[in-house]
Amino acid sequence: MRFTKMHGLGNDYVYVDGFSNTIDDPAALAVKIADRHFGVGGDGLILAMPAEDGVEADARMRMFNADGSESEMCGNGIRCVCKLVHDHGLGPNPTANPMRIQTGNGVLSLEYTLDGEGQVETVAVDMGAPILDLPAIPVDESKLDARLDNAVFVSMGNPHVVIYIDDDSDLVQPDLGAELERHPAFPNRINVHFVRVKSPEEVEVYHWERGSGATLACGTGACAVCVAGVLSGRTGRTLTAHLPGGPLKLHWEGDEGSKDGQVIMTGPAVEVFTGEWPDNG
Ligand SMILES: N[C@@H](CCC[C@H](N)C(=O)O)C(=O)O
Repeated sequence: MRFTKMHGLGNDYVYVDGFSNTIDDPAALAVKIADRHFGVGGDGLILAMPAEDGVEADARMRMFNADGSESEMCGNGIRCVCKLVHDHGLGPNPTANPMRIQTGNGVLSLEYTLDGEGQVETVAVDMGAPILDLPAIPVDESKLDARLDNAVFVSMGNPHVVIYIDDDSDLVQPDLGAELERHPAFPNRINVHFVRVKSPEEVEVYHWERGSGATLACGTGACAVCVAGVLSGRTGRTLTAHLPGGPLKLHWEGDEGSKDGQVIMTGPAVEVFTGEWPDNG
């Protein structure tokens, strides 16, 4: 089975063409193939495949974290799926621009620019409107404790908690990230983001992702950080998030006070290499 290793700002996944390969047990394959010592190595596995029957889209993305858990969405991943579909000519409509990709958070629209060789370079994704209703994220309010007093909860189809580091304590907090990922207030676990505000337009972020641990970038997480910044009055609707792997551009559409606009995320998609895995499972 051929695979393509790709990344968005260092958030790296093994991508498989699900238009021509059938993967019996993608969760088990994710655990094996994402292993950085015994596999290809990555933050997980992403399949680019045909949209489900009756869904109008050019492709569908399914994403699996390194521990095999499936997530509804992946911001860096969907930019790379767009590049994979376009550059490798997958599916019925590989040059569609905008391209529509089915995800666990509905069909999203992506617009891309090409480099000098005609390959996808930068992708702007309409990530949809954030979900802020606690039970829908889901967050069990009755189980929150003092550690989460100033946290902001946002779903971009997948669940996020944003924690602001307003003093000079460390931004890089893997132990707390791992603990909060499995906190009882989060029935589906959660992605954790530690944020330091640099200015109303710029933040620095450290991510602890559900199912993959520390990553160099989290696109849905950066969208949640943009939304949380507006809700908490710390940052504006247009934001550059400096992630460990590089900067990502975010914009939450809407007038002041509006909470139902779309979040637009713009960033790079990069192919690193292709290879062959011995089997499909
Ligand atoms: N890195 C991703 C998010 C991947 C899924 C996440 N770990 C989850 O379980 O929800 C991104 O770029 O959004």
